[in-house]
Amino acid sequence: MQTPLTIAIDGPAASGKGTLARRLADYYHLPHLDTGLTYRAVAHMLIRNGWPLDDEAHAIEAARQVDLASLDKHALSAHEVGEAASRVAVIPELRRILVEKQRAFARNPAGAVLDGRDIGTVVCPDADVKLYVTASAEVRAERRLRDIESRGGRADFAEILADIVHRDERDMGRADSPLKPAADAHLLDTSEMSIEAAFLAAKAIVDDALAKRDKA
Ligand SMILES: Nc1ncnc2c1ncn2[C@@H]1O[C@H](COP(=O)(O)OP(=O)(O)O)[C@@H](O)[C@H]1O
Ligand SMILES: Nc1ccn([C@@H]2O[C@H](COP(=O)(O)OP(=O)(O)O)[C@@H](O)[C@H]2O)c(=O)n1
Repeated sequence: MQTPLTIAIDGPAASGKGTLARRLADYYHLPHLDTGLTYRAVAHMLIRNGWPLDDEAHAIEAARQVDLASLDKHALSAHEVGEAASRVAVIPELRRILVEKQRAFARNPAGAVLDGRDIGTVVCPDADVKLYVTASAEVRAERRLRDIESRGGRADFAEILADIVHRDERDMGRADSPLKPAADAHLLDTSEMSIEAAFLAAKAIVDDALAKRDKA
């Protein structure tokens, strides 16, 4: 049987980690989990039921109900849901429940690609390859704006930029599992890279790690 390959990808909002994770999963024939969707699903459930985002009991109940097989990317993709997700993501018990589900996904015999904020540090600390994907806040805001416009929505660049900066502060500043690169993560700044260039840079890092592993 083939040795499993686990790739952990972390980074701030709209850095391109999801796009990269999907490309790598495709290339190495691995299943992919966008863990942000699990936090978004909880936020979405709270919003839909009219419960406040700091209602810990309902948030924890919602986390228990999250089913990885039925995460609806389209319904969860709204910018506001991402913002709400980062507010519920500070609740430690909720994180514990979601991390358990994410780890179960990562135990796939062939390996997996997971992207999020704490994959290399908490969810898969033993991943074969860890990537920390960044880009300047301005570039990320521009990408998110184009995302929204491509779905027929309208948004203001300055507002999106302010949201992104604020979300970075919340995600990097929280007590439980803050966003930060794992000590052994490879940093990839995609500010001036096309999607293809980012993929090729990441693939080179993964292939190098695989070659070293095969030699060991
Ligand atoms: N290197 C890149 N250059 C230009 N656009 C990119 C790049 N990487 C991703 N994008 C685009 O930016 C947007 C956000 O990317 P996404 O992968 O969803 O980010 P994240 O998962 O980090 O929030 C998407 O529209 C995607 O197509
Ligand atoms: N592994 C993860 C993934 C997401 N999250 C939280 O969920 C929010 C939404 O994550 P996301 O990955 O869908 O957001 P984008 O980067 O796509 O905007 C983040 O801002 C984090 O607060 C987390 O805490 N841990």
